[in-house]
Amino acid sequence: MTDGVLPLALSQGDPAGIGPDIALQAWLRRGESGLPPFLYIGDPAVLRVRARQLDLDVPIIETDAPNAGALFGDALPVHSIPTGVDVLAGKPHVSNARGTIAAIETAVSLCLSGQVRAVVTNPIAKSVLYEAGFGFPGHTEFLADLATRTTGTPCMPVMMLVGPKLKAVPVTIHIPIKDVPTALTETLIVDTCRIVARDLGARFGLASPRLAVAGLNPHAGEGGAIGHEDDDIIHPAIRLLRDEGVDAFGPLPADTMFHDDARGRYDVAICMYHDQALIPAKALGFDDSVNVTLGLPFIRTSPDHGTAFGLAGTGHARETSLVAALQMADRMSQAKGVTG
Ligand SMILES: NC(=O)C1=CN([C@@H]2O[C@H](COP(=O)(O)OP(=O)(O)OC[C@H]3O[C@@H](n4cnc5c(N)ncnc54)[C@H](O)[C@@H]3O)[C@@H](O)[C@H]2O)C=CC1
Ligand SMILES: NCC(=O)COP(=O)(O)O
Repeated sequence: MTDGVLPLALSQGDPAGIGPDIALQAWLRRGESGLPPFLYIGDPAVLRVRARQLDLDVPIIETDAPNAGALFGDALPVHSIPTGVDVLAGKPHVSNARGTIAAIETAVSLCLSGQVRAVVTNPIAKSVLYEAGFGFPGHTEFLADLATRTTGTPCMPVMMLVGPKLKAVPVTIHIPIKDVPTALTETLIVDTCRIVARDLGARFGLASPRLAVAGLNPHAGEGGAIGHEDDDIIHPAIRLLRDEGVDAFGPLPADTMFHDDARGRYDVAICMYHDQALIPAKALGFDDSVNVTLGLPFIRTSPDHGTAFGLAGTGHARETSLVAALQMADRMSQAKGVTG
């Protein structure tokens, strides 16, 4: 029975990518996956064309958030945002950017006004949006800006990849590797870890999460011989966090903190840059890991993968990570928070 249940919002992502494919496939698996109702925010015409292309029998119904739950069992409910251009599967184009951005904005607005429980985002192609003048590195930063502008309260977004084998947080996110040492400050590490510790309690039921903090340099600097940031920035941040009662430890050499035994000693790996976190996360669970944004005044999850343009419209895109993202948003929105 889904009538009366607030749906999740699923933004279409780049309509030329695999977002429409995996949304259709996820809806078809709604029963076996125990999926809560979700409202697709995007272009229904693109969905219909993609369903035909993939030979999927998915009734699509244009509706709004209050009616989505009741309709979900029989059709994929869509809050219509027409793209206004011909979208070709696998052929990214700058003219798709407007619809991609509008879908994210609408999903956030529905969530902040209490009409949906959480925002789940399908992948965007960052370079396509940049070409259209989009001023944010990715969803993570854009969502924080939308939340800040809507609520008037500044927020700091924190990216966390969550899979069955690993939770990993990159402290710096979408910046060039050459800029990482400058961007990495004691304050940034402390603020990130505080948000992680708080939200793992509030959203994941982990009262006193163990935060394993990675070093930046090989061997965590080898006592200062291979770089100074580990001793000068990361270590003081950990000391401050521990004084506050956060169970953070390190800095650990990053190359030896992701094997099976090591992962058993912590709940979340705090990493210093994007690939330090996302390489182990995707290597250990590409098909079922979820990208979660902490620190926002609403719940946001996403599949861990990108637009995979080469797979759009082929039937070879797996919907597993999107299904995991929908299930996680559902669980997070029902979580009973705990504090350490
Ligand atoms: N949350 C988001 O919006 C994300 C967006 N991106 C964007 O996606 C675009 C493409 O990035 P790539 O580095 O090529 O990563 P990608 O994740 O799109 O593809 C990497 C590889 O994995 C395969 N793959 C991806 N998703 C799959 C699925 N569901 N089933 C089966 N195979 C799958 C692809 O075919 C490709 O071989 C970029 O513009 C990037 O900015 C990347 C990651 C996350
Ligand atoms: N590599 C992860 C990624 O690019 C996702 O970023 P976002 O769009 O969720 O900010």
